[in-house]
Amino acid sequence: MTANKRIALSSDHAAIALRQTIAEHIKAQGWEPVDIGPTSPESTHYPKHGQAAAELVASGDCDLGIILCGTGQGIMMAANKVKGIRCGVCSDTFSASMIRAHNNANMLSIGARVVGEGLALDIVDAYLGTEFEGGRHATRVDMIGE
Ligand SMILES: O=C(CO)[C@H](O)[C@H](O)COP(=O)(O)O
Repeated sequence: MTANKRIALSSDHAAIALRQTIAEHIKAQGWEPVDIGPTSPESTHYPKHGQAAAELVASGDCDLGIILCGTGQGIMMAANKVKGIRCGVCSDTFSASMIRAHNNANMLSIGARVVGEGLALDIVDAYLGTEFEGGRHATRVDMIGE
């Protein structure tokens, strides 16, 4: 059951259209997108958008987060600077599933200049549709936080 789970969404200028498509896509599935923008196509700086979304997740205001930039890399690096955030960049559905199942990633990053819309939505579905397996993986995830 996915209803009422709040998903923080943010991006830089390179990924506005894809971010908005993802917001509509997950809303139709019963998730609650918390899209903090930006909406202007003007050039902007991905670190502040990654940080803002990560703080929503780290504070517990949102359950998970999805962030995007051109490659997904820079905004992921910024998000991972926030304590408690585990964010991975994914360009394939296997990785998107595994960062939840094994790494308990609370944020997903996607490169809008790397993957097309169809694959991006499949990646989102794989990520949101997978649960953390716990067990031996919990020991390792705990080590990341130490
Ligand atoms: O992918 C990114 C960071 O990892 C950015 O989206 C990219 O660097 C922005 O480039 P430009 O200012 O040339 O649009």
